Amino acid sequence: MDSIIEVSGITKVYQKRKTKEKIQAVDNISFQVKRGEIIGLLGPNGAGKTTTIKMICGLLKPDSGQILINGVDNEKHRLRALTHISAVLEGSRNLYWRLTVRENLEYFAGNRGVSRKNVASRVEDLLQKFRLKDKETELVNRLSRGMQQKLAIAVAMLADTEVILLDEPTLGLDIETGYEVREILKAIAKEENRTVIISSHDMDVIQDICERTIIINQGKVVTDDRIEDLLKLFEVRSYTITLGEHLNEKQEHLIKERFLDYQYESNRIQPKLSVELLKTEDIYQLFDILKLNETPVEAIDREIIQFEQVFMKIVKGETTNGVDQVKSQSV
Ligand SMILES: Nc1ncnc2c1ncn2[C@@H]1O[C@H](COP(=O)(O)OP(=O)(O)OP(=O)(O)O)[C@@H](O)[C@H]1O
Repeated sequence: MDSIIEVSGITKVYQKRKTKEKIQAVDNISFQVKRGEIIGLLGPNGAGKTTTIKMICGLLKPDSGQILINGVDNEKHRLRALTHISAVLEGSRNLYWRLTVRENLEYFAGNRGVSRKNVASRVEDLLQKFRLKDKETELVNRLSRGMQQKLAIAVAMLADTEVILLDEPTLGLDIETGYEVREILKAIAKEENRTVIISSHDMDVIQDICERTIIINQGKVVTDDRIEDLLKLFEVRSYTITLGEHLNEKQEHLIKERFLDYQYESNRIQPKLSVELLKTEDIYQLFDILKLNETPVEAIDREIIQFEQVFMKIVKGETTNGVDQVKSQSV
């Protein structure tokens, strides 16, 4: 079987206790995840990422729809389906706060079916890998949030489950620990046969680690694509051109008419012109307009679209079709 996770039409509505107001957290979401894939579940605050993760790992029941883990329905055959999954949810809830780092790893190793003869080597291996060796006798409630998060991920790695779900793994971590966790996640992602689903609103984490991203907004999947394909799809090249002289009115009018996001800073000795192009070749149209008045070009700077901008465009509902095409008429 190709897909290890098949999510079909799941929905979830919450009802606020006091006001009875209904909130559609997840609205008919479907996607599939292949074995060994590293998926990023991306979306703004309140998009429905955590609710989706909780439904996959059986902590919440969908109101409708179905989730198959390795072909097994996670509602009808919960335990059998969930043997394939480890999850780290927000707030390091999978740890015992009054046990030490080592005791947690040893306890959960037994609990997750690591054979007695393998426990010591597995625990030692994870202490090294997660750089927790010098903290092994420390109680969990004395650890920093970053250390707790590393331990929570280490615990999730104990059993060789095929799927690891990580909900906001770098949220609230300082820059250094966030970087370290990201490096650990990259290493996990490279391990063969692990399927990893990471939910985050940190674009760098998703771009750095994941091959494919599912973008959720207001409970719906708005994009499900490879990150490099998304970047290509939204490739709009931004150019800033420093001019030796000011544009005349006709030139300004033509540029405004033909280019996306035109900006002209004329209140400087060397005026700056910024335009967005869909195709590199479109720059020649601009040169033609500059030639109309022999306007000298002093410098050209190019900025390639970042994943963060792609995300913002998708969440705002822009598609490549929605972006006005540069008009092809010649000057
Ligand atoms: N237990 C709950 N009761 C009522 N509403 C809830 C509950 N849990 C989540 N919600 C609401 O459901 C929506 C989706 O929440 P969810 O936590 O799944 O989003 P998220 O994408 O994980 O957001 P964030 O990035 O902020 O964690 C939000 O509007 C949230 O306020």
